[in-house]
Amino acid sequence: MVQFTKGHGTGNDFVILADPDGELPLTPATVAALCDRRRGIGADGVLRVIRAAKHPDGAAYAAEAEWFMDYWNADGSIAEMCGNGTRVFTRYLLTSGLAEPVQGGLPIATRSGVVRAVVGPATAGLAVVADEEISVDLGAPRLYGESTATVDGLALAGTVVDCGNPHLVCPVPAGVELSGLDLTRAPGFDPAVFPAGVNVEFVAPAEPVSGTDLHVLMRVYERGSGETLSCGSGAVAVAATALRAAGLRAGVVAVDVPGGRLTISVDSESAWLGGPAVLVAEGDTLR
Ligand SMILES: N[C@@H](CCC[C@H](N)C(=O)O)C(=O)O
Repeated sequence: MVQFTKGHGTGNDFVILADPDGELPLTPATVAALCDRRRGIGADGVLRVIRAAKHPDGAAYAAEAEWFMDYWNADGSIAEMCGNGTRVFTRYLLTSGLAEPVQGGLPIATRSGVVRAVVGPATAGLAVVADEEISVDLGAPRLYGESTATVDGLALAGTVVDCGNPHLVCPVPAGVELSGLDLTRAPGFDPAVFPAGVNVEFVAPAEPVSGTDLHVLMRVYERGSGETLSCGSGAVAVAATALRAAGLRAGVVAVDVPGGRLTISVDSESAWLGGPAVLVAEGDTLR
């Protein structure tokens, strides 16, 4: 029997397992069973809450961050980063009393380094604001060359972006409906560019939203989880790509995903990802 909490950020949902001292024998098969939407609890991934010092991938960060987000995709694979995961992880730490808000941002260790989380919207920067939103600075995304994804028999050119984990951001050409793309199957990609797989974002322009510089629509096919309602690191990759296409070095981008709206504030050093992060249930597995 294992105690769990269920939470989500704009519909990107997670089973959260508190395992402060690393005593849970978590395996790919256990994670896949927990995430199964018919035979398990159902989720896009698992967030194990473990002290950084107690996990081999977190120990190097233990002096900087007490807690390590041990993130697993729904298929049992692990990933370096999960933007929405860090926001929901932070909500869990604050709600459970394992951590308190820290001026300058609560440090969270991930496989891609330490990120900082604040309560409040992305545009509040480092201010600690009482708010439903949680924002995390994932650091400036790195944009590389171009590559191609194939979906529905279409080859779509995209930008390669590293947000700690790999992304390919593909604008949808005029005449192709974003909502019409078949994402029930994995898009094709170039394994020479993405030897460890890739998260593929599909993007279309949207009407301006007040308080932001740009507004786009996004759907995503996530490595290890399939199509999800939201992907935070993907939204950061999309925001950075959209700003560059608009000739801007910094700005605020609203990214609408099927599960809601994420707001990303990007400059040369940071990318604050903001949006709702909520816990919805607690329980025990029966085995
Ligand atoms: N949904 C996440 C990303 C989760 C990891 C991804 N599937 C990968 O394998 O890199 C997010 O919010 O960033």
